[in-house]
Amino acid sequence: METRKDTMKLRSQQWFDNPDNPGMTALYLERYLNYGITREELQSGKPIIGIAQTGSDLSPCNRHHVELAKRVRDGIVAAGGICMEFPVHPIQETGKRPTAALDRNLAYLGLVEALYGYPLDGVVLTIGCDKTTPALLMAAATVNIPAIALSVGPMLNGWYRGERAGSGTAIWDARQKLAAEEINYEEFIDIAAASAPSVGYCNTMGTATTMNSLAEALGMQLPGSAAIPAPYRERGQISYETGRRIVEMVHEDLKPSDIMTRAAFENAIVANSAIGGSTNAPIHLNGVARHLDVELTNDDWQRLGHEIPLLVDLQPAGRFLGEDFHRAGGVPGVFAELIGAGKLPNPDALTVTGKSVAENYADAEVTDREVIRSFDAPLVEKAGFINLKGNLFDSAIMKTSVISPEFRDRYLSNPDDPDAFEGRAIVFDGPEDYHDRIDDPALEIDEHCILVVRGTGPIGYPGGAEVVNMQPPAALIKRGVHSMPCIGDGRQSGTSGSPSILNASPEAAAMGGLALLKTGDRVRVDLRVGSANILIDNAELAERRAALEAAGGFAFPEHQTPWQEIQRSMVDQFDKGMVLKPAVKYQRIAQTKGLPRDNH
Ligand SMILES: CC(C)(O)[C@@H](O)C(=O)O
Repeated sequence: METRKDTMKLRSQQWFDNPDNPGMTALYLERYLNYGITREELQSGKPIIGIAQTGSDLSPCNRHHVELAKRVRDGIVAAGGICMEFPVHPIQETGKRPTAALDRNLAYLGLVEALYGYPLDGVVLTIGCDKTTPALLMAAATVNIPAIALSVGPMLNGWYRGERAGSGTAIWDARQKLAAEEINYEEFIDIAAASAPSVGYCNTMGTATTMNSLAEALGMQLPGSAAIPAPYRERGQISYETGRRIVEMVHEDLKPSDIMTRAAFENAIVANSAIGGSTNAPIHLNGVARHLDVELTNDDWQRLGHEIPLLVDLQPAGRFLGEDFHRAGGVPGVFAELIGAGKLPNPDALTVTGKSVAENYADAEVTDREVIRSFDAPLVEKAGFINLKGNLFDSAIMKTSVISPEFRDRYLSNPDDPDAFEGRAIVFDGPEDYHDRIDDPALEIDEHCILVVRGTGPIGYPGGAEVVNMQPPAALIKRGVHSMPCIGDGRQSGTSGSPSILNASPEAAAMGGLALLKTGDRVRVDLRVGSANILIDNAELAERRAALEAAGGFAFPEHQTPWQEIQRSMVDQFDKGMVLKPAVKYQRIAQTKGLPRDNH
């Protein structure tokens, strides 16, 4: 096969071996020699491969990448490449205030500059915790040099008193027990700690396992890579293989735009329904797609994904955890099932292996039918997202696979109106307001109410926080009401089992319909027609809008950092991928913009 190496000079050689500009070559060379790389290595024409390192003490979910990078490096060298590892801005969902989502676009910007402005021919994207995956895929898309993703892998299964204790899910369940005074604070913390038994990210089908599975479904990481738990020996082995493969990809000039096509995104949407993926996935994949100029909307998620059944029995929709998923066949098992049933829209889509999805998974199989079900006996039929619209918002997502029997009986069982519910709205301006007032008897909250939280989107929060899964008042939990309908312009943890209506776009801070809602208004949600409306007439809505605009619009907290202000001024809404609007006009810049100018 004719390779790039045979036909053209590598990008990195424009830094290290440019006879047209000896002065700059010397300047570029000498400083990279100073830690021991030899001139021969830098001028040999060997691909220089970046490892975009997301692991650090601030990012515990990705921290194991610091170890795994050694195996990646071995693979790169074994395949004839040279490795340059560098840090990515930390994004830890459970650590960063006000929310790690604020930082996704910041990490993206930093990585675009690093990939474009340094002598890199290819890059290994060390993905893991929720936003690290989209931030890195978005940057690789914008720059469009050969890139391969490597998951850090989930934590081992958590156990508490003989039961699986899953990341996030165990905390949301225990929080209810704490509110109902069934456990005390010490036991609550013990349960939370038990759910995090090792290095790695959430062991549930939270946003991390979702996004890592979808990175494989998109074709951006080696087949079988997503589900291997972080501490397993196979994780080190696939890291080595990933390092080897990226060197070959540089020679083949196999780029993100060749792989992340519309066909790949369609496959990922279908995979997301089958795995019971997080409601964060549409935000992030729509965002990645925009950086590639691929059209992808929440209507696509409903059209392609809603009919697909839930096959993977992982918490929060099911019972098992990450080790079980890996043992049962992981993403290859799910793809074997999807392809076998003729439900994968594009089996011919190209992947990082240089082969198609169908070729990659030709020998894949499911080895535990309890964990990965067959199409004939799924966990839930029609398990994808519904994209709701109305005068409350233009788009909001609801994950139907987590509608519990309790929720269905209480809210979706009217024989005359089986897929709709209606209730009195209780409106909270942000999570602090919710925590302060949820148990206030004056609100007279009963199980016929709908809880609404606003001011929690990309502009309002800022960043868009995981605060929509609100639990009912303690008095109702004690009476056995464990979940109520929730609506919000924020996000929700992928580990939450609440069928909230979330990611509402436009958000209240952008003057979406939620800004006009008042406590006491009646709200109606109809899943069959996909609508969500405040039951007041248009004239009244227009009056409220005019009054709010006259008062200066929907109020949100002041900026606390420069980045909060900058991002607020240019961020798009959740349904549009929460991307920075000015960034999406920069497409495939390694090809369209040439090289950056010399620096001296
Ligand atoms: C559990 C977390 C931190 O909320 C996140 O990983 C998610 O699943 O959304």
